[in-house]
Amino acid sequence: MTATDRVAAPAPRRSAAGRPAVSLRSARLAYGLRELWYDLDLDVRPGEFLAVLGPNGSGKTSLLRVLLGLQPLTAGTAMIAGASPGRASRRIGYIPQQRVADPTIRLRGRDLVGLGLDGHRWGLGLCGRRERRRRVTEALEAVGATGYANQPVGRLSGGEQQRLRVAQALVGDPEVLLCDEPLLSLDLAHQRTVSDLIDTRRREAGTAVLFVTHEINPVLPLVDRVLYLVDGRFRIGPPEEVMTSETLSALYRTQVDVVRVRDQIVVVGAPGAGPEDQPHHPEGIS
Ligand SMILES: Nc1ncnc2c1ncn2[C@@H]1O[C@H](COP(=O)(O)OP(=O)(O)OP(=O)(O)O)[C@@H](O)[C@H]1O
Repeated sequence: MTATDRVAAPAPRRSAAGRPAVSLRSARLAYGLRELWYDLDLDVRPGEFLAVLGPNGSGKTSLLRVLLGLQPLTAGTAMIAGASPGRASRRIGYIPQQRVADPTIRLRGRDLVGLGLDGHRWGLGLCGRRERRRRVTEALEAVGATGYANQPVGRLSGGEQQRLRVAQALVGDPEVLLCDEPLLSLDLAHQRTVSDLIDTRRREAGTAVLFVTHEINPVLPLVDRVLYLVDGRFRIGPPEEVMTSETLSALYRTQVDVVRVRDQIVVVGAPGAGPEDQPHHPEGIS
């Protein structure tokens, strides 16, 4: 089965018909003399799930920052949801890298999710109060957060807060979902809930997903293509092409071994790549 076969054609969004959800041309990003990536050409289709992988500091979060309009490209062009970055914020859902909220924050979980519909830079414009309540309630239910929706965010666990952020990103029905390690601090059951939710969204609504992660295995069945960044170099392609010993050894310029164990990918010897650079045994394998 090819990666293309795996994507059941999502219902095309009217606004997205005929154009990629995200498009980068000859994109280059450098901070001073430090070049993170260059000559990056990438089109992400509506409904596509793109995993963005690479070691610490390879520029994964910076790519999301470019698409959010927070960081200008050094060269080249970027388009997201049919507009320049920063001009399409209402059509973008963003799950930031996890940070635990200040324990003194009094904002309720329900209100945090509501920010995805109004008063937030990456949310949808105003809508009727009843409709707003319905959508927030639905989003809370979808991430299993109904039980703590009225508690102050600062008193919730890291994983509970993270589920609220996922609900906030999805409540505005985004055309593009940018996720920065969204499964971090979630237990296995909630990792599953959140990845299923994102999968359903992109299949049913055609939301394109850019998913920054250090650990591909929890989302491997969903991944259409991988963008793998290492030290200014990158490869783009389906997991079966990118996640190989040959490709990763070329990217890291050192011997990297990739083995498939059952339905998991184990990467050994990739310096700084996070959990996958350590030999580990996927669940249930001893
Ligand atoms: N505004 C900035 N000015 C200068 N350097 C920056 C800036 N933002 C990020 N960097 C540097 O650019 C590099 C890439 O950062 P980025 O956060 O994009 O990496 P990453 O691949 O997401 O890393 P990680 O896996 O650790 O989250 C890092 O070395 C970081 O210190």
